[in-house]
Amino acid sequence: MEQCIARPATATAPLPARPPMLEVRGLDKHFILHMQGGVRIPVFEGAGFEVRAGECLTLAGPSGAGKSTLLRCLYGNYLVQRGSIRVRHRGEPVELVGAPARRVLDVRRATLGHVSQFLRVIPRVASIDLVMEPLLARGVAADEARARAEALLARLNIPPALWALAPATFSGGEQQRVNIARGFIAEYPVMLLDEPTASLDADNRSIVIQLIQDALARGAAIVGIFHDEEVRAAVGQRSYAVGHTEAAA
Ligand SMILES: Nc1ncnc2c1ncn2[C@@H]1O[C@H](COP(=O)(O)OP(=O)(O)OP(=O)(O)O)[C@@H](O)[C@H]1O
Repeated sequence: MEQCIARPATATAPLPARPPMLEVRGLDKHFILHMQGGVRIPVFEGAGFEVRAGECLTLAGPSGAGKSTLLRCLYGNYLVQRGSIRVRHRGEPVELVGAPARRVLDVRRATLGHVSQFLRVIPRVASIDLVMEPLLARGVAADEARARAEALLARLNIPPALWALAPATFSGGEQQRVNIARGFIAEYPVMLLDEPTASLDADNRSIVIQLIQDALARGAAIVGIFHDEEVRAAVGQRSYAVGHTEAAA
């Protein structure tokens, strides 16, 4: 008869696996330039990876490899030809490829944030309003949203005199920091960061590194492009080579 030895449940019980917050499978992307004789530009084929809560995956590859294009596909700005992008949204995996716009917007409002390389400046909209907007869209009271936006702009060294101004006349680094404040204020569970420190000096770069580390500590899953080696080393845990089919360790 088989002998059964009882062991305390806590000694070797495996930890429950954390489900991926973002799961990408078999993604193909090419552009067709219809206005230029239908030229086809292949970007990547079979892209796939997973990112879990508290993890930061960095995208690697030479200039033109398709890193920004991949982030834009993940955010739903670009369509893909094939593949699957699943985001864990309100506790359930949601397929974004082929999803109706209403669903994509709901995922963006609650779950998926994107810090693009450049701020999309809207004429006459004050910086503080741009930063508050993601919280207001979620139904946070205006007073609370304003207080959080002010705290974040102050942390990012944007002088209070600039808060009421539209950022069209701001320096590149100031615009980037307003963009970062807007991207971080809503504490999205999944964040896509496209060179968030590209125009920043060393002090502000350190502040952004700290913001990213805080986001990871609260459990955000992050996919980022960081050309700066120091930033990559400070926040990245794994890297994925765009254009190849397997994640590099
Ligand atoms: N909207 C677009 N229409 C047509 N081609 C595009 C478009 N966006 C990007 N591309 C092309 O896709 C390829 C990948 O561009 P992408 O900007 O994603 O590269 P990258 O890896 O982010 O580069 P970098 O490191 O220089 O920012 C390039 O050949 C680019 O010309």
